[in-house]
Formats: sequence, structure tokens, C-alpha cells
Amino acid sequence: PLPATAKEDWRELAGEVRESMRWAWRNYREKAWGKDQIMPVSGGSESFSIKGHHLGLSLIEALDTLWLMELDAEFKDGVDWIHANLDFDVDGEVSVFETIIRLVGGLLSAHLASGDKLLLAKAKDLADRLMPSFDHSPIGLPHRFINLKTGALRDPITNPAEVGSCITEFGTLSRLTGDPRYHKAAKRAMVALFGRRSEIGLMPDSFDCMTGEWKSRRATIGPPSDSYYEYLWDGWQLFGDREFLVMYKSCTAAILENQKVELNGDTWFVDVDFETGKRINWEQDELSSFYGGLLAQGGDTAAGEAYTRSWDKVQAKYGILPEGYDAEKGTPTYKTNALRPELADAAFNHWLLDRKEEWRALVARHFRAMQQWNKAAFGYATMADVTTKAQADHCPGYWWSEQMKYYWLIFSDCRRFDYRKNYLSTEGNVLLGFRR
Ligand SMILES: O=C1NC[C@H](CO)[C@@H](O)[C@@H]1O
Ligand SMILES: [Ca+2]
Repeated sequence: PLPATAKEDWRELAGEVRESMRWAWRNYREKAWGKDQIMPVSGGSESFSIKGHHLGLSLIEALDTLWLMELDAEFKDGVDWIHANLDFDVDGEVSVFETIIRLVGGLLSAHLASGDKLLLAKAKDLADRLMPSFDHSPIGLPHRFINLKTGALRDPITNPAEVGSCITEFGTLSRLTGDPRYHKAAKRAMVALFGRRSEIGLMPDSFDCMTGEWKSRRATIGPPSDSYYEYLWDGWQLFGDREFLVMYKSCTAAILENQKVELNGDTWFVDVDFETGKRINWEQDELSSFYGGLLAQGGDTAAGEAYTRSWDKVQAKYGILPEGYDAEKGTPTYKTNALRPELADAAFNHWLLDRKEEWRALVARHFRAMQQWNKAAFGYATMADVTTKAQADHCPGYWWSEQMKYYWLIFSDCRRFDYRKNYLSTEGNVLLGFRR
């Protein structure tokens, strides 16, 4: 492993994280209040799902992070905005997957943190507007897009992550409302996918949601399959449903058998043909760097740690991870950076399991790099080119929910969080483990 940094004052670093969040929120409050995303370089704002229409995305994504940091005035301000303004009865089309992990998940975690009943009601209202996409398919696999008012569906050609990553949000919604429909729909889709793997236990990254017919031959642990594998484990971790553990173990055994490769002392997971197992390329997607933490959660610790360390070396090489990287050539395939959380997510998961300083040091490097290069006049910005560090004028909603929360929790010994018994979703929403 890379040399650990000098003895850190973790509490002091946690204080810096909290001040950064407070500063970013103040700018959002002044420049983009209620908008989906602030534009951190210009101070402008932009919508996420529906062109020209805002659903308070960044505000909703930030809420449980604010609560954990005890930024209670800011938290209340956000909840007050929701009480006064949030309305999902909009004639506009949204991604089913993004809406569930970001907005349903964000409302549920804020409800669990505060007990505010309207937040749960809004989560249920939104989920009810998404359910027709699950019910429409004879095999229970949702279309990619739905209109929140009319229920009109679009794009049946979808992927494992988008149909198979909602069991924890929908399962929590069913638990809190007593309505089993959500849990059932989420599980049905995941089981349907699992039943369509190849002889060697792999699945491609594209299929028709009405027929189940495969539309690609590429098996990947990265997007657009990544969070399906994560949620197979999570269905077991959060609900103790052994069927998910069996499916997770089967899929992971096939992945370890067919996709794990060593190259120049590093461990990578390569894309392969889902029936032959033949490697397709050496391209690595930054989003895949969550996977080492998942492997460790599921007990494949050595492989998981090796993969996370491989990605940490890429981070050391550029300071900020490129969106894509060719492991054989050692060059970026995409030089942009979308202010992504995955490597910090993986290291945080490793740390929750073993408390090794190595992981805290990795996350400290991730945080300090963000402070050095992503900070702009009105918030934290994505990057146009990690080799030149040219910024781009965007701050994605997940930034508010994910890495700022992981930085806070790993450095601060947060008294509002149960470090032994907890669950964070793929969007970083805390669905178990708040301590009031
Ligand atoms: O699972 C996800 N994928 C992409 C985003 C972060 O890069 C975020 O929405 C979430 O973590
Ligand atoms: Ca994720």
C-alpha cells in the first residue's frame, strides 16, 4: 500500500469538511435556491431531469449530510423549502433509476433523520408516479423514462443498474408505509435479471425490458451494470433476505473467475464477452472504483483491497481521477472528471470493515485534491481536463449526498451515526444508522 500520510489530526480535517459543506450550501442558498444544480464557476443554475423545470435535486440530496454534520439551521431551511414548494405533479419525463436513488432515497433519508412525515409522503407520491414503469412489463422490468404526470413510458432498451438498483429505497418505503408493492417490484426485477445469466454466470449490459432479450454481449462491473451487483449484496445486508446473498455470491464468483486480471502488479476487472469470457478491452471506468469496497463487504477482501489500491495509484498519478483509464496503456481514455465519489466510497467501506488508517489516508488525499483543484467561486466543480485541471461549470447532485458525507463520517466520529450498524445506498443516502 502507498505510504500513509503523517499522523493526521482527523478531527481538524472533519472540521474543514463541515466548513466546506456550510460554505457550498450558503452559495447554493444565495445563487440557486430550490434549483436542481448550482453552476459553481458562474454562480448560475441548471435543471437535471426535466429541461427548465427544477425539483430541488441538490437540496434534497444534501439533507441527510447536513443533518449528520449538525448543520441544523441549514437542514431546517431545506425541509421548509420542501414543505412550501416541492410538487411532483409535473408534465415532464424523468429517469426512473436516477429519480429513485436520488430523490426517493434523499427524501427517505431526510425523513429517517428528522421524523418529518411530509418527507415520507413526498417519497411515496414520487414512487407511485414511477411504479407504472415496473407494472407495464410482463417480466417486471421498468422502462428507462416515465412522465411524472401522464405515466407515459419511453425506452425499453435498458440495463442491469437501471432496473436492478432500487431494492433498498423501495424496500425501506414499503417498510415505512406498510405497502409491500414497492419491495416486491424491486425484488422481482432483480430476480428476473439473475435468471437470465449465461452458462458461465455473467450478464450483458443491455436488454429489452419487455422481452428480456439481450441487446449486447459485454459483461462489466462498471456502468451500466455496477449498482445491480451492489444491490444484490445490499438486499441481504439491509433486509436479511438470503435469496439476495445467494444471487450476490453466484454473480461475484463468476466475476472473480472471468473478469479479475493482474497487470504489472495491479488488479483490474475487465469487460468480457458474457458467454465466452473473452476480454474485450483494458478500459477502466472511474465509476467501477466503488467495486473494491463491495467485494470487501461480501468477504472477498484481498481482491477488493487490491482493486482499490490499483485505483489509488491512478489517483496519485493525476491528482484527480480521469473518467476513463486504459490500464494497459496507462493513459486516460476520457480526461474529464465528473466530481465523482466512487474511490472515496470504496475506501470508506473498507474503513468501516477494518478501521485501517490506510483508508482514511486515501480519503484524505481524495478530499485534499478536491479542495486544491475542484473548488470554484460558488462551489465545487467538475473538471474538463484532469491533466490541465481546467474546471467545468457543473456541480452534480450526488456530490452533496456522497463524498462530503463519506469525508465527514470517516474523519469525524459523528455522534449522529451508528458506525457498527448502518446502511448507505449507492447514492450515499443513510437508510439505517441515524442516532438522534
Ligand atoms: O451509483 C451512482 N452512480 C453515479 C453517481 C456517482 O458517480 C451517483 O448517482 C451514484 O453513486
Ligand atoms: Ca454509487
